[in-house]
Amino acid sequence: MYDKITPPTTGERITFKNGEPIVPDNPIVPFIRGDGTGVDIWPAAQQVFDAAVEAAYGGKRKISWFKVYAGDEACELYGTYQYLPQDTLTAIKEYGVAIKGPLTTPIGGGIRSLNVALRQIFDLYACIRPCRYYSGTPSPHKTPEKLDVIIYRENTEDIYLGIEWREGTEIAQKLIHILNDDLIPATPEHGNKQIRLDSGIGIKPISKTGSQRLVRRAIKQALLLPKNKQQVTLVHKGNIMKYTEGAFRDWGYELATSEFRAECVTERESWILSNKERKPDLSIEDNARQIDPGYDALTEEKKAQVCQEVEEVLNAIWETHGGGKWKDKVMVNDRIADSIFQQIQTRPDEYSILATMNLNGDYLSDAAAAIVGGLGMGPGANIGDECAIFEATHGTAPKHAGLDRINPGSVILSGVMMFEFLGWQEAADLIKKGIGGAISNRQVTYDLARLMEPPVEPPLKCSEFAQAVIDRFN
Ligand SMILES: NC(=O)C1=CN([C@@H]2O[C@H](COP(=O)(O)OP(=O)(O)OC[C@H]3O[C@@H](n4cnc5c(N)ncnc54)[C@H](OP(=O)(O)O)[C@@H]3O)[C@@H](O)[C@H]2O)C=CC1
Ligand SMILES: O=C(O)CCC(=O)C(=O)O
Ligand SMILES: [Mg+2]
Repeated sequence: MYDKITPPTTGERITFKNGEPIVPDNPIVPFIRGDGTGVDIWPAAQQVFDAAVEAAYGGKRKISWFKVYAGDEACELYGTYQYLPQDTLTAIKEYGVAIKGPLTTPIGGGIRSLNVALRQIFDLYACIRPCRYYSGTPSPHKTPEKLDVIIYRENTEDIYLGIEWREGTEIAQKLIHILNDDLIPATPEHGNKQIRLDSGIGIKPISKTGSQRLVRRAIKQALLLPKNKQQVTLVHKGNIMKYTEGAFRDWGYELATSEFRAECVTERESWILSNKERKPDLSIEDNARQIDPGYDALTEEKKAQVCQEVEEVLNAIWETHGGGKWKDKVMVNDRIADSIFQQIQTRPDEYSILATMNLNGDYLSDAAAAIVGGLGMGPGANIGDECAIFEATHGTAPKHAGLDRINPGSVILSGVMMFEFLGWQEAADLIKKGIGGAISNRQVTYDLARLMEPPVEPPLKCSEFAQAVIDRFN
């Protein structure tokens, strides 16, 4: 079955039923060490994982690690250009849950992202990246503890699908001509726009299927959160890209108000309901005036639309959601992408789950991680219905590779997510305690050390931080 690797002789497979993992006490978990700082981070993280499982379960549970290869390490074992060998794919498919270090993607040419390929091959459609503050972590932000969000990023489509053509190639030229000569003129809303002949062309597909299965997961997650965090914000640039980003928003609302009708309220619905609650005899038009402050300046047609919206909402959900009942529902709202970048800084505590398309979520997860301490504190998970791969938000950080100095925190916290996914909460809790303990005692790697007041000198090495986390389990 395998060409160059051998699974551990002890341990069992994790299987999936209805999207949920069924986990034996001794699961086999494939891991990819990763390129660049993967050489430093992985051994440190694995040491923490094993120590946490041992401390939590005293030998009753154990992970059998299965080393699989991708990136530069794979080329060394399997030969030139063998960046993602079949053995690795077979192992991940067979064992269902894997964890990985970062993998390099060259810029402007060369191979396409191995990280993205893994997400696409295993249909890991939800990239989940929590950004939560650990007490004592230095931050460039004044109140980082107010940010406690989980980014739910669509992981399989958008510009990230990687369908694009280089400038000057035959297909790029052909596409530009078809667009300029046929398709754009046939679409009156595009006026007389034209694409420059020396353009590269990329395709940005956003599907209803992809959008709704992501938002479905986000809403289900919101339902598990404390009441004050039961909120999903649809992030989009729908004012500019109406049929991709705007459609993502619309499909999100559509799902929330159909499949989750009993559990959700939209922000605009909540305004309409609360207006009527405050003043039961409020007219439809006055209600419309209150939800759209510019109402009186609208055209008659637009005014009629807002009034219709108010009427439809009251008819549809006053009974079920009115009289304050909406306050116990998951609040679904939306924010334009550029605005959410400032909102998480200026009003961090107003957000909980941010549901995004692929590229927006990529940008936003690095930005949000920066608020809570930087990329050394940004874990992640790629989840599908039959497979899950855990990995940090950051990349290979090549300038720090092999120096035993990088912060392994993000991969360690990705392991916390993995343990929570497996239902091994005790191991997850020990690691969180260990990380919190180490940081609050100023036992930190260079990235956090330089931000602390006064700076920590000398900072811990990557391997020393792992040991400090383990030492703080008790
Ligand atoms: N999932 C994946 O495997 C990903 C892979 N990549 C790939 O990684 C490569 C390098 O990308 P690059 O743009 O440099 O981004 P990186 O995320 O690798 O690193 C950028 C900077 O972020 C900081 N940083 C990153 N990781 C850590 C950490 N663990 N602890 C502390 N600080 C950290 C460092 O800042 P400083 O030096 O200031 O301390 C580092 O120089 C590219 O090939 C890219 O495609 C990128 C993202 C995800
Ligand atoms: O795959 C890559 O090289 C980059 C991916 C990335 O930045 C991400 O998924 O956050
Ligand atoms: Mg990224």
